[in-house]
Amino acid sequence: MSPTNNEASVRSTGSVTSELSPLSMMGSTPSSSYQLKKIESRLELLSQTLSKSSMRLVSEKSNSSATIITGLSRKPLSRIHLSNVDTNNSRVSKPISKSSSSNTINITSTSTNINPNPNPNPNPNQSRKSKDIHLSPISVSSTSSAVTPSSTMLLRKSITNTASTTPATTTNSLPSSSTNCKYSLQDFELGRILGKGKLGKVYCAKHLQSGYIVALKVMTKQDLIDLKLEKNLRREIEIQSQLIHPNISRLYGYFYDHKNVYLILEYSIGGELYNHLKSVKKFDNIKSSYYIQQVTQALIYLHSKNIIHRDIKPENILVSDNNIIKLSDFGWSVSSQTNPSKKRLTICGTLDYLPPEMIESQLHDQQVDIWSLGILCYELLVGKPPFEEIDKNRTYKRIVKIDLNFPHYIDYEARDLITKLLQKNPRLRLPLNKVLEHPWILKYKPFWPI
Ligand SMILES: Nc1ncnc2c1ncn2[C@@H]1O[C@H](COP(=O)(O)OP(=O)(O)OP(=O)(O)O)[C@@H](O)[C@H]1O
Repeated sequence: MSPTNNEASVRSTGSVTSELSPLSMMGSTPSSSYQLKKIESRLELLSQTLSKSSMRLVSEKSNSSATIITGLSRKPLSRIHLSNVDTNNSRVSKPISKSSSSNTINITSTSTNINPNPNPNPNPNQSRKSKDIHLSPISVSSTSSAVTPSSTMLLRKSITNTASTTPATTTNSLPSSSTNCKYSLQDFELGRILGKGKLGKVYCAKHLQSGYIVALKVMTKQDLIDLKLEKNLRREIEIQSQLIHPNISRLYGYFYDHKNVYLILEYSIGGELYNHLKSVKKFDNIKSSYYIQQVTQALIYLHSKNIIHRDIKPENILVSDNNIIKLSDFGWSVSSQTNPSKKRLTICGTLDYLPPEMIESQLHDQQVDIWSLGILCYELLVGKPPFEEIDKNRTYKRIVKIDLNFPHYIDYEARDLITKLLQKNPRLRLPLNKVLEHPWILKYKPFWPI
């Protein structure tokens, strides 16, 4: 997740706040209606600008089987998204094919290619994530002009799920529509911009009928097409909408109009964990262990559903009330419901978090998330990932050698856990249920705020 320029200053002070709190949004005032109109007209303008803009070529073919899509290196160091191709134990590279210039997308395609998240307009003030470099073969088909019945069913399902889970920050829930489950922008009052991603902005929004506060992610269809992210979005919707867990950000549903696609997401008042971490440089053992325990719970749930997240990092973890964290951003995740034992060859994720098996182009499975959990644990305690280097090749080398060093202040139990997670052989990595019983977790558990 990437911040807006405005957020750069917020980051430096470390205070991540919401102008539009759930309480303040419960009533609709004249000024908020005016604000809403202003935002809507700006949104409209933005959509028009983007719609008119010509197709941007953001990719170039590499001399290998993959396609390289480049952005800037991240600040202070680059993170790299590498994607070859998902396989059914065989690897087929697909060339870019841009088959549509229409302003419509098909988010119900059944193809399972993973698309990249390029940032064609890098901004030096943006977060490390926004400066990723992406390598990916893509096959894009975007000729459909409408959401098909299957996606409508998906929407119904996700809205239906909504009724059963209510965020702690509100007393209402987003109602399910028993008729046609249709939401539109008119159903929401938009508040402040929570942040800006590669595709658009995320607004704090109130569902007018229920007063329910959500995060509304607005993406233009044209951007999705230009950046070849339709299938990525489809996968994100398909996977995230079926997940209901206290440590996973809910996707309540989506809707679209002629210009935009809107995701209705669970609102996390604290924003990205990354911002919290940067504001204090590193967390203590109590906070780190509390967060790691929650991410572990989320991963246990995901893996039980045969879903691999594949992009665990502080940018993809949102902080809600009471330091409850919510795993988010399922753009790289993959579901292997049909064949849980299937291994994959896609190289994806973020450079510092890449496991050795991905770097060495070996097949991978759920164990990649356990590796990333080890990197995350280190980053929370130290303030930077363990193999970080300015030169990405040096990072690769350090990862495959497991060149792991701990600062003196890292205690014995934390070292033990991280070392057991960062095992080169995926089979030797500590199972997630054992993480919950690890002495480091148990040592600090009595101090958690629950
Ligand atoms: N559910 C949410 N609750 C609160 N803030 C959010 C939520 N989702 C996103 N945000 C804020 O909006 C910003 C942009 O989010 P977004 O998901 O678009 O970024 P992103 O990860 O770069 O997206 P993508 O990679 O899909 O383009 C985040 O940095 C975060 O601060």
